[in-house]
Amino acid sequence: MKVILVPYPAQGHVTPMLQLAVALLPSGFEPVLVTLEHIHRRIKPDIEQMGHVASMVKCVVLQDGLESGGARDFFAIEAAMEDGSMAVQLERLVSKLDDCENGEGVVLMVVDVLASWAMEVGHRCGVPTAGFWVAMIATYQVVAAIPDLVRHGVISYSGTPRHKETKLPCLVPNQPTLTAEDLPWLIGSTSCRKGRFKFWTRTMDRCRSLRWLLVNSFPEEHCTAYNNIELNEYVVDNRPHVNTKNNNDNEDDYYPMVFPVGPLSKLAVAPTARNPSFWEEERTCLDWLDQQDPGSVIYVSFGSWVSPIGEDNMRSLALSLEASGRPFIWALSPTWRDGLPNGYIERVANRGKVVPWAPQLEILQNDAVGCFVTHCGWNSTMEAIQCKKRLVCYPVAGDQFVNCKYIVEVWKIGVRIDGFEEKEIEECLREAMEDKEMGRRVRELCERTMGEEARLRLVKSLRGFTDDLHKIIAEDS
Ligand SMILES: O=c1ccn([C@@H]2O[C@H](COP(=O)(O)OP(=O)(O)O[C@H]3O[C@H](CO)[C@@H](O)[C@H](O)[C@H]3O)[C@@H](O)[C@H]2O)c(=O)[nH]1
Repeated sequence: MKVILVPYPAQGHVTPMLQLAVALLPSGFEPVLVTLEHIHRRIKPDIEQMGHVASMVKCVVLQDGLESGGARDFFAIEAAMEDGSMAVQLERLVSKLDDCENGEGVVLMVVDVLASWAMEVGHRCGVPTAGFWVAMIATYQVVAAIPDLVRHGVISYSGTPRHKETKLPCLVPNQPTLTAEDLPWLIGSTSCRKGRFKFWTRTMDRCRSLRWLLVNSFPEEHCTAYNNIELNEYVVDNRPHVNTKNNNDNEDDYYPMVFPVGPLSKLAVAPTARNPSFWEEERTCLDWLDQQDPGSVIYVSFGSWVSPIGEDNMRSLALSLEASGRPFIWALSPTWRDGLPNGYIERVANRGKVVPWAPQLEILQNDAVGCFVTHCGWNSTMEAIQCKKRLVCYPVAGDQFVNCKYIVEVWKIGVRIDGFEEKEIEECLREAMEDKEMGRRVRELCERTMGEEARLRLVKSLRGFTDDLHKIIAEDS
């Protein structure tokens, strides 16, 4: 039973898709992970190092037609995905795998929601297709509510908020207050925002044809404690919450069925496994970290794929970290260093390590780390919870604003900063590193979302999905 998995070509998407591939192995599936050539080259050695289990995931390469080594920003990737040539290659792959003499051929395609072009290939080839959402269920609900947001006048037909302060309708139970400013397509210039909104509208149109949506999150994301939810529940009620409901109530409007299967790092390989990395990790900082006092080090990272925070912010953050007198590791790609004071890296070298790309998971697992200054990307958020680290949040783009609201207002495991001036940074660092209650809450959240009971629930959720898939396959044959 071959399963083709198509991730969106970014670090924060390929990692969870590989974990999903591994999680499908015990159910008898033969996963085939489809990546682009430049990504394949970078992650192959890491996958090989992950040992026997990961080596059972077959990797196949597609060409995106973009210049080798050229820039691949959001719109370049979108153009490449939509121009049809990757679709042709994927269709060929499906027929090739179907023609194999052994097994049942391709029984399932799992497509990252952001790579929705591949859903159409699945449908054309007659292969059952599931969507994969790598972030919070809450953020999926925000983009899925686009037609309602337009209908209620919250945003224009091109996605522009009518008033920034307008509160979004309550889309999931116990939702923190979200405003039109938190919408994930509001990045960059007006034309960029419109372009991204168009992308999301097309993506969500395609998602309406899905029967299943696997989500790399936990079912009780909106809860503050265990007892608020039915623990046996593994399919999330995907019906829109009261005030966005359509008048013409139709069961089909409620598809896809949502299966929370996250955090996938708990289902896949070993909990200590490294992530497949797009860039070479600077591992010497791990030895340095081992020599630091418990809870003393600040780890700073704004993820792999986000707009730079700006030169002024960069300078303020650098000076504030230096002034804090605390040890730190700052993962900062050389292409994002504009704004760093001259000679800064050498000046702070004894106490601060600025590295191009960090072994993030291993850093967070180290007891020396006292808090994590983050952009609130979903993978970083879950890794912080997994490693019981408190957060200082500076959301920059996309889903990060919604994630931040949950971190700060619902789970209360972090604080938000609006800027990087010395006083603000110092206060927030102190709060995050010293607030014992916050520490207790993150430990509890870790247990609730990643403990043994949670792991069993994930297994059950994944089985709920595969059982339904088998039913569909049986009906079809
Ligand atoms: O020096 C570094 C920096 C990051 N990471 C890893 O890279 C991943 C980063 O993922 P994430 O925190 O989700 O950030 P982005 O890469 O920026 O992810 C994009 O994709 C995510 C999933 O859709 C969104 O939640 C984010 O907002 C979006 O920016 C994590 O696994 C990190 O461990 C490293 O290993 N080393």
